[in-house]
Amino acid sequence: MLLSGFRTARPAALIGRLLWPIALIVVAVIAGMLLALTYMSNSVDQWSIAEQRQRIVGTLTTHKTKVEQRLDTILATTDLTASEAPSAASLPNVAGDHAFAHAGRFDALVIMEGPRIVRTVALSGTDRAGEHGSREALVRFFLSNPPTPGQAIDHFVYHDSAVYLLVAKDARRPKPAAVAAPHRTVVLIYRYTHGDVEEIGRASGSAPVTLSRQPDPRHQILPIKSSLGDTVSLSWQPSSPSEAVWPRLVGIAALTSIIALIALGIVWLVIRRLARDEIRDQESSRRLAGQDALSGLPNRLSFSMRLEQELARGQRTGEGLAVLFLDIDRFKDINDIYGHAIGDNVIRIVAQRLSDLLRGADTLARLGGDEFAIIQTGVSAHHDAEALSRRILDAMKKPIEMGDTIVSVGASIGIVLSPQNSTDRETLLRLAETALYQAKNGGRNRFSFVERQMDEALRLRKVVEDDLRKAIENDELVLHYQPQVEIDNYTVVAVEALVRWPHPVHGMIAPEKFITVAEERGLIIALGEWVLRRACTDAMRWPGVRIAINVSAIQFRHRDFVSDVMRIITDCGIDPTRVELELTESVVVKDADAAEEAMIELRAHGVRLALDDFGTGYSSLIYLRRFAFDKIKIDRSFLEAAETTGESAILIHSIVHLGRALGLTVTAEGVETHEQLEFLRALGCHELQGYLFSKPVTAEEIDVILAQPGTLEERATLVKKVARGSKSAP
Ligand SMILES: Nc1nc2c(ncn2[C@@H]2O[C@@H]3COP(=O)(O)O[C@H]4[C@@H](O)[C@H](n5cnc6c(=O)[nH]c(N)nc65)O[C@@H]4COP(=O)(O)O[C@H]3[C@H]2O)c(=O)[nH]1
Repeated sequence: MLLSGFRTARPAALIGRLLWPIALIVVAVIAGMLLALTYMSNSVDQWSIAEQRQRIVGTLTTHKTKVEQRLDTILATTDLTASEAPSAASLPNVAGDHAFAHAGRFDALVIMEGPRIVRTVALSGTDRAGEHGSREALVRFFLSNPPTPGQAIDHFVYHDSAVYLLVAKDARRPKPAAVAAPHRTVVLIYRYTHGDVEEIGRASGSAPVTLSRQPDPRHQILPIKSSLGDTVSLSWQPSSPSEAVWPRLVGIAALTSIIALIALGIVWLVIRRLARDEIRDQESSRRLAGQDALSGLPNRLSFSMRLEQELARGQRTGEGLAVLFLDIDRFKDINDIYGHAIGDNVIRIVAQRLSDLLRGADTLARLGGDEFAIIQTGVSAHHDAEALSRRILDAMKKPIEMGDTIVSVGASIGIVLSPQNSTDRETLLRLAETALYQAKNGGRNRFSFVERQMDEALRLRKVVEDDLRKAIENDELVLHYQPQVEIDNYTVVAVEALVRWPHPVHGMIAPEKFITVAEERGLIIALGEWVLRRACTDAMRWPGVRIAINVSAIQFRHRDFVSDVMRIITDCGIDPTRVELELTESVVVKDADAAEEAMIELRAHGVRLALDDFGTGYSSLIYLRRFAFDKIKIDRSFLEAAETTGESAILIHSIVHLGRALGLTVTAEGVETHEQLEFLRALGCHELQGYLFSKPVTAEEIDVILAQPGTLEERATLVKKVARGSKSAP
């Protein structure tokens, strides 16, 4: 079997597919960077805090060292034995260093001997209330915690909102060994106020440092020794460099992400476009190569070429072939219900099933949509094609499973044989399509061999489908009229308007060939209006004669039907009682209530109603009784059959009597012979219509007929003569 396929790489499509992973990687990298930055900024903050702490501790230590040095200087320069204590001013602060220019001051210098104060050498002169007390308390503290003899001590003490630095030194002077000097210790009390502490903080490059017993928990703290039992801390607000950096970082990260995503989006769009172009290129190269992209089967073009080859081969070898056109039944429903992806899969699976059934020399092609075509070679008689068609229908019956979805399909097959039906490729293809159409119309899931008449009917139908709308719009239709005569004296009491279509190419087309198409294509309303208007206009020339107009069921059921009819009647100025609408039973069957309402309304306006083709449909007595008809028309098929079957004669008899019993006018259609006429007269039929009097003729010919007076026989003869001479036979 001919079934070829090829694969080509699609770089843009591949890149397109890689784009998502790339986008994910970019997002992951950005997220990773943000995490790393978070971690780093935390570390930087920690480091900065540790650094600050170290600086503050370092600053305090440096300051303390200076205080100690100062004490050394004092010890070296002050006469500790002098009776007069130096003033506080003579004990300069730890100045000389810009950073500590204002920090702290000496409060007291006390010389101790063991646990006993020997003498206060110097005292700060500017004691304010309370400060002295503090100092005294410190001194007392110092007395109760005397330094170990010979050992220098120092520590911070917190007392009354100030931190005191106590520095103790051994104050013994070197003396000759013989002279025993008592062991003395000099204690220097150095005081830092809050302001001093803040300044130390600033000096160490940190935010202001404060002294407090209950520091803010968000602050960093440095507990200081509190020998008096208090708990106090130096606290400061940690500076976190990340706080300044973060908003910028976040801004930069957000901007970078947006730019990256926009760039990716642009790349994606470009790639998608490229991929589309590639797919289009590939599809067009496939088409050029004769392959259907979805199924991988040959396409219509290569199928035609293949058929041409096979036909040529058949001419040489005398071997026959069959062309099968196959269409998946209700494929549109599958697409609508399950979506196009499932629809595509169904096509692929059907293609596979079909190819499994064919032989190597056969050809399977997809013509498009759900249409497949097969060239079956080596076909000697139509049963070969029939056998294959049965196998195909069997294969199609098997449900198609796709994951959770199970789809059932069927197929219709149209078959045409060569050389039996034709040896011409185009003709074979057209006939196969016709046969397929027939199979589908015949109820689907079946196969059908082509018949000639079928082809012609279909061609005509196509013509109608293509041209009817234009014909109505361009006023190309014409009306012929067929007289209805009274049975007693052949007076023409009515004419029935019958539409025709003189097609410029296909000649006169009878209404039966296009009325159904007009109904299917939604053109019947326009067509009906055209007929009604033209008929009423023409009828104005024939006073006293009713105009009978056929109304299709669809037209009658149209919402505005009654108002449209009345509008046209009014426009034409015709008396409504001269207008007779011929309805078939199908009008009243579907929606009896609505039909009844419309009929009552029409009758209220004086319009007459006739029940056409009586006897061919439901012929229900109920309809006759319920609906207000003025007339019943016996279908001409009864008269045709009456001569051969007694049954039809009995039926005509019954209809005429029924009509008369209900007080309706009874008209017989299709009266062609004098025998029929006499038969109907004997039954008591009221009116007649048929070729015996006239075929449907043009309006001008009706003018002539109506102008002829005459006896019963003359009229019949004359009418017949006129009709024979007419060129407008149906
Ligand atoms: N063999 C034979 N035939 C006779 C004889 N007397 C009349 N006929 C034919 O019988 C048909 C009568 O019209 P119908 O039953 O309403 O059947 C009409 C009607 O149902 C439909 N039709 C015609 N014009 C219109 C129209 O304007 N609107 C609609 N909706 N239907 C129309 O098309 C049908 C066929 O119309 P026509 O082809 O004009 O065929 C006409 C007429 O030419 C006779 O003695 N012998």
